[in-house]
Amino acid sequence: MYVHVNAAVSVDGKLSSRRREQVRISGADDFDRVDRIRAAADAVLVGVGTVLADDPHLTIDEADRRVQRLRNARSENPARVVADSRARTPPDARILDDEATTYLLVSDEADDERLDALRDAGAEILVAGDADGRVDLTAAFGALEAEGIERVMVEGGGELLFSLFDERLVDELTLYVGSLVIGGREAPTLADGEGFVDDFPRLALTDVTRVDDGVLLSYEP
Ligand SMILES: NC(=O)c1ccc[n+]([C@@H]2O[C@H](COP(=O)([O-])OP(=O)(O)OC[C@H]3O[C@@H](n4cnc5c(N)ncnc54)[C@H](O)[C@@H]3O)[C@@H](O)[C@H]2O)c1
Ligand SMILES: Nc1nc(=O)c(N)c(NC[C@H](O)[C@H](O)[C@H](O)COP(=O)(O)O)[nH]1
Repeated sequence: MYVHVNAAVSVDGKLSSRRREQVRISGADDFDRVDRIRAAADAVLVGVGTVLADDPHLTIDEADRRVQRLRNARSENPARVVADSRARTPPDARILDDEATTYLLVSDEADDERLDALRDAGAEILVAGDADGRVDLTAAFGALEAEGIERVMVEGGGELLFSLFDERLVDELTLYVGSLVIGGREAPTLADGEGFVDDFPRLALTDVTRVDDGVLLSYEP
C-alpha cells in the first residue's frame, strides 16, 4: 500500500482548536491541491475522530477530475475508509451516502448492533483489531489491498497519523502550514497519540512551495 498523508496545520502545528471543530486553515488553492490528491487515490482514509468532528464527505469536488477517472475505468470517487475501532461512525454520516464505497475498519470490540445499523446505512465492514482493541493498520491495509486499493490518501486526524508514523507506514507527507496561530495544549496536532520519546521518525524534505498565504512542505521518509 502506498500511503500519502496530507494535512493542514497552523503556524504552531495544530490541526484544529481545543474545541476540535473544523478550522479552515487552507485557502482555495490548497483545497484544490487536496482535490487533486484525492483524484489520484484509490481511497481516502480518516480516523473516526475526524468523522465525528468534521462530518467530511471526502469525494472529489472538481467534475472534470471525476470524469477523467471514469474514462480511466476507475470509480467516479475514491473509496472512503474510516479507522473506527468501536464503530462510532453515525449511520447518518455524510461519508455513508452512495457517492462512493465506504469501508469501516473496526476491531473485535465493535458492537454487533452498531455494525448492523452501519451495514444497513451502506458501510462495508472490515474487521482488523490489534491487541489493544484498536485497528491493526497493517492488517487493515492488507484487507484493503485485497479489495483492489493500492494507493491511499490519509486526511487525519492526529491520533491516526501518530499511529501511521509509529508503524512506519507513511510513504509521503504533504503539509500545508497556514499563517494563523491556534494554540491550546489540548488542541490536536499533526501527530498526537502517546508521542515519541526516542527513535523519532526522520523525514527528508523534498519540496517547499508558497501556496495561498502559507507554505506547502513535502516530505518522504
Ligand atoms: N487540518 C487538518 O488537515 C485536519 C485533518 C483531519 C482532522 N482534523 C481535525 O483533527 C481532529 C480529529 O482528530 P483526532 O486525533 O481527534 O481523531 P482521528 O481522526 O485521528 O481519529 C482517532 C480515532 O481513530 C480510531 N482508531 C482506530 N484505530 C486506530 C489506530 N490504530 N490509531 C489511532 N487511532 C485509531 C480511534 O477510535 C481513535 O479515537 C478534529 O479536530 C479535526 O477537525 C484536521
Ligand atoms: N486540507 C485541509 N485543510 C484544512 O484547512 C482543513 N481543515 C482540513 N481538514 C481535513 C478534514 O478531513 C476535512 O474535514 C476535509 O478536508 C473536508 O472534506 P469535505 O470537503 O467534506 O470532502 N484539510
